Amino acid sequence: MLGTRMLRQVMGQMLGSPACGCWTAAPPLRFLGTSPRQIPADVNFHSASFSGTDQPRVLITGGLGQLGVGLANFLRKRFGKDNVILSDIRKPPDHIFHSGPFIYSDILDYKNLREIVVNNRITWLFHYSALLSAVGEANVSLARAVNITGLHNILDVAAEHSLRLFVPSTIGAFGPTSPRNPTPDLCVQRPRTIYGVSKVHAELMGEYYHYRYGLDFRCLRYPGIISADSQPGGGTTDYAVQIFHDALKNGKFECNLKPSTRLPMMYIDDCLRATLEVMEAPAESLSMRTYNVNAMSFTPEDLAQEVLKHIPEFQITYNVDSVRQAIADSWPMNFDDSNARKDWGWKHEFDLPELVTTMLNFHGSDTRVAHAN
Ligand SMILES: NC(=O)c1ccc[n+]([C@@H]2O[C@H](COP(=O)([O-])OP(=O)(O)OC[C@H]3O[C@@H](n4cnc5c(N)ncnc54)[C@H](O)[C@@H]3O)[C@@H](O)[C@H]2O)c1
Ligand SMILES: C[C@@H](O)[C@H](N)C(=O)O
Repeated sequence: MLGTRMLRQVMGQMLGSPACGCWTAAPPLRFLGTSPRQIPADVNFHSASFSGTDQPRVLITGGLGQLGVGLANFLRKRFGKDNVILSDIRKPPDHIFHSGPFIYSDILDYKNLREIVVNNRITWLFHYSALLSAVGEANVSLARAVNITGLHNILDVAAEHSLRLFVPSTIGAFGPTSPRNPTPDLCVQRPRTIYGVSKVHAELMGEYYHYRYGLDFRCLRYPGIISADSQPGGGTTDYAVQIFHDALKNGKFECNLKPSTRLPMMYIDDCLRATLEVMEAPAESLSMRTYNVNAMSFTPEDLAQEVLKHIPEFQITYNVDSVRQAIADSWPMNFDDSNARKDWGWKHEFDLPELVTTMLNFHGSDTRVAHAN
């Protein structure tokens, strides 16, 4: 009986008075009775929200991966070096450590996260920590911890401190029963990887926190991202990064996907610009909180043809990795990002020819420097 009464009380707090049938937005942690972070109901929640005139104070988690350093450089140009803190659990190389603020942050440690947010007066959080698709399948329990438990910590700290929160999702949030050509924003999402499952969970939890507690959650489903200045991090689309390193170094590349595997892709500059644009978009322009964004779609065969235009002696061979191939075969081939284009004016700049020229120029200058030394 007591249990039922308590449950009714809690549900009453959550859902507002049954008489008015209204849905009250309450601070999130007050009633998370089973949370390790039990916060008294009368606690004063911080109001560190970003006012239009200030620069945001930014934290990037998982910042030493493929995308985080580029994001930090990009945001520092906009908001100032000291307003953007890069964090990770790995030790940064010297040039990154000296390029701007860096701190240790383990997203599985809630107290550590909260300390960082409070001490640095963080107002915007870009949550990049994750295990990607292929490494996730090789270590499901770690992927579950980092991608799901870690996300819960991020959502709670963001809600508790009124942060604007960006979480990237992925083409991997779709599965074999989703429409693949093209894949719209709203359709069946039944991914078959722990990575995909964790990203669908992130989309749904972020949207739930938004509608339930007013968390300013923003999410883009990235395609495979191709960046010149970082090493691939265990993803299925990584062949499209590695090919440039190998083409210039050895004149040949062994691809782990079949020649006809079509996947949506984007150059890093477009990805970073999309990320900032959605974060800066006025709330009223966002008809959704999770958007597909896209630039191009190609197969390994298409990419090799384009590389051949620059390096006529280039050779590609295929040695298919069955795990990665099964993942790729369940993902979108083309991504419908018309809602992003309509709502907040998304427009990509790099198609396949510009992508290949840019990547080869970048690595080519590196390779030439290395050969000269
Ligand atoms: N790279 C892509 O093509 C792509 C495409 C779609 C979505 N995304 C998403 O963008 C984000 C960044 O991707 P990426 O390619 O840079 O990934 P990455 O694998 O290269 O980097 C992830 C980082 O997370 C860190 N990390 C792992 N466990 C952690 C923990 N407990 N606490 C803090 N950090 C931890 C790792 O040290 C690593 O530096 C991810 O969320 C990913 O899902 C990436
Ligand atoms: C697409 C994406 O999320 C990542 N690059 C992966 O392949 O896992």
